[in-house]
Amino acid sequence: MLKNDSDKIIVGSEEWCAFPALGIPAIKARVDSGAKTSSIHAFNIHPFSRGGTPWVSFEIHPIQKERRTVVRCEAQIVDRRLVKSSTGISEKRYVIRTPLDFAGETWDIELTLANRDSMGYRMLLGREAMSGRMLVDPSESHRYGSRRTNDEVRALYGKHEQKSTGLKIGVLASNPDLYSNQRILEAGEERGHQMKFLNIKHCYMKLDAETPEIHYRGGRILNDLDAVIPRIRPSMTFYGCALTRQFESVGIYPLNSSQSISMSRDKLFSLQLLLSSGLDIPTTGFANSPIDTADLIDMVGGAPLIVKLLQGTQGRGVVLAETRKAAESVIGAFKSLKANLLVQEFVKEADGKDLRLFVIDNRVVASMQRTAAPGEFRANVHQGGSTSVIKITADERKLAIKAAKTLGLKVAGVDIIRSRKGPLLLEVNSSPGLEGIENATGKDIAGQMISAIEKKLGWRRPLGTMPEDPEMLLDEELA
Ligand SMILES: Nc1ncnc2c1ncn2[C@@H]1O[C@H](COP(=O)(O)OP(=O)(O)OP(=O)(O)O)[C@@H](O)[C@H]1O
Ligand SMILES: [Mg+2]
Ligand SMILES: [Mg+2]
Repeated sequence: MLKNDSDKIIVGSEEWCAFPALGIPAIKARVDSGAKTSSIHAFNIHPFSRGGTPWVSFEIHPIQKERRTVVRCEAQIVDRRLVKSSTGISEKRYVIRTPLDFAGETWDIELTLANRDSMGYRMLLGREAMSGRMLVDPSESHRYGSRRTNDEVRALYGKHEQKSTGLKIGVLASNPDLYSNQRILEAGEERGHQMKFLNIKHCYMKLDAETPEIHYRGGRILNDLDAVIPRIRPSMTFYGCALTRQFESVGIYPLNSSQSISMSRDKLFSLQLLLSSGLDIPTTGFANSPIDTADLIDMVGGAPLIVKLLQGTQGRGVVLAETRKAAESVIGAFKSLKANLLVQEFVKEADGKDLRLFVIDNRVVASMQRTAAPGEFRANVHQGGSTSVIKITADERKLAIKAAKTLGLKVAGVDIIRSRKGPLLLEVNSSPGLEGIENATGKDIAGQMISAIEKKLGWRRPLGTMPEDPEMLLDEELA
């Protein structure tokens, strides 16, 4: 029912709202008449069916700048809508309808479930929800419900607080400051798990039939973890895989298995495997001695061709030889350094572009295109390449999923180039970086990695419960 202006509620720029049906007694909303629909910052968003109607379960951190308080909610889905976020990236969001308690009145509003924090506010109150009921006085705030400290708000949640234990998850890596590792730790904590950064170099193990163990610098035994996320840099492959194997042997779930990581790190072996499961790659030649260089070059169709060092990464060690002469001298030079190399047909029509498809649990969760800097054929970001979002074809999707499956990787970064013959597989990475893909697509990839572990271990936060205090664990940080 529409009200006269004199009956309308005057609201400030920030106000406390409550959503009784979602179990949210207090959440601070940014009043934003510039936004049409109201939104709430949610994560672990999973649609499901209840009695034939579409529902969604999700979790929220109702308190600003704190992740200890988590509420799991369920609601019926009323719509899925393309919403453009403040960063300009459009995403499909679920829309729910739920009663809002505000200033002593209750009415139904629509809320979109946003998966990224907008300006630090957990909620935006948009104009649709206010229409006909509210007037905004932007110079004021908290006209209904006084300013509250986080402790006071937490106490409101404390009333129905139950402890539920999150998983204990180790991030097995080398550099805790790396964007990817930071994001994985953050995403796990956000979901109420106890995250530990484990420096590969600080782990050691006891091989024993009865009591196999993994220890950490200082002597702590790591056998009580539920899962580990191996993020092994190429130079640590050997030891990192041995450790991952040890975690497996004591029943700790690795998000990528030791076997799949070592297979994917062996470029030749993985190309052979990928070919044998019917996937297309650029024609590739490999030899151990330089005697038949001329024939090797002919094998891949002559110059121009690509020469790759087997242990290269980030585009270093990938050379384009434009002429036969150049190819002969590059191959000769690499051989004299006793470097393992392969030669490959140059896919010219790829035009300095490649695709990175991020696969988690047999699904492509994000994809981007990388475009080489002018005058460069390597699209690697480390070689000055730039990223953009791209729509992939069904064939490309299938290729990526099959590639990850062939190598047994739960999490994989699959690199593809577009050729005249269709998509060709370049390589499969077992520790794909998150920074480029999260920034290009705005997606919470780290969160999806954590969800894959939750799913595998059958872990689900019970409705209306809270995780244990993850900060407790940070205090006794090991690294
Ligand atoms: N056969 C090819 N034809 C055309 N361009 C290629 C070919 N192989 C590689 N490239 C370009 O060079 C870039 C680097 O090659 P590749 O991914 O094989 O090695 P790398 O990036 O050094 O390895 P890693 O991704 O493991 O770090 C690719 O992203 C692609 O843009
Ligand atoms: Mg690459
Ligand atoms: Mg690689």
